Amino acid sequence: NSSISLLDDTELEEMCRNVIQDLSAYGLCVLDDFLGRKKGEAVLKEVLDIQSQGLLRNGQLVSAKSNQDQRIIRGDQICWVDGKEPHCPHIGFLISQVDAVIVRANRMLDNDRLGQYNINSRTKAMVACYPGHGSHYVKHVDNPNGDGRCITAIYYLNLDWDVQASGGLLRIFPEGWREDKVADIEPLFDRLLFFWSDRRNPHEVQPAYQTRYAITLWYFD
Ligand SMILES: O=C(O)CNC(=O)c1n[nH]c2ccccc2c1=O
Ligand SMILES: [Fe+2]
Repeated sequence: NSSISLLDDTELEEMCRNVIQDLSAYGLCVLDDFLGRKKGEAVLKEVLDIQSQGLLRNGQLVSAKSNQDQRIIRGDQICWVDGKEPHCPHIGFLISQVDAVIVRANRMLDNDRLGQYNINSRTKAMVACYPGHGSHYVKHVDNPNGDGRCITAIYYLNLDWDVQASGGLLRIFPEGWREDKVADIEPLFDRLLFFWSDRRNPHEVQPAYQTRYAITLWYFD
């Protein structure tokens, strides 16, 4: 295929086993150093170029302070990329690598299904930027009403991100975990996160105080 895969077959097999085990056990899976620094930085550069060209649609208005404090807090700013555009070949490479993991994991399971799913398609890639100044995303479920999306895959692009200073934590409240247990995911550079998109995984993006970038793919069964 067009992109030279980073992973050889054994590594891919090993990674997929990890994804399947974690998704089955916890409903989520974190893979760090997914593309490696060089490729990760190339993806980040393409996202920064997209942003500097004003291609990110302004996020929903979260809160506009009235009267003297005119500060407006906007949520996520997004745009959709299919990965074949000439100006973002590395986002295209990222997509092909995530696809390779999902396709392989889907095939590896004995009954040829990931969990009870048979994944066969996905959305385009959603490039998202939280502009800082407290921008956040309220607690929600990605697919609450069975729209077909079964796995959310989020690739983070934030170099040297420090949650203590910059916030932006993704907090997942996995169904079935003890009330006081949550999954806190830091949006670290070159980190790939998978989680079931349905009601098993309510989650929120806590207020971010630096610009926070991510690329999301949703897989359908
Ligand atoms: O960035 C994260 O860590 C998690 N992000 C989310 O859960 C998330 N979920 N659903 C969306 C729908 C439209 C636009 C942005 C989003 C979005 O950032
Ligand atoms: Fe979400």
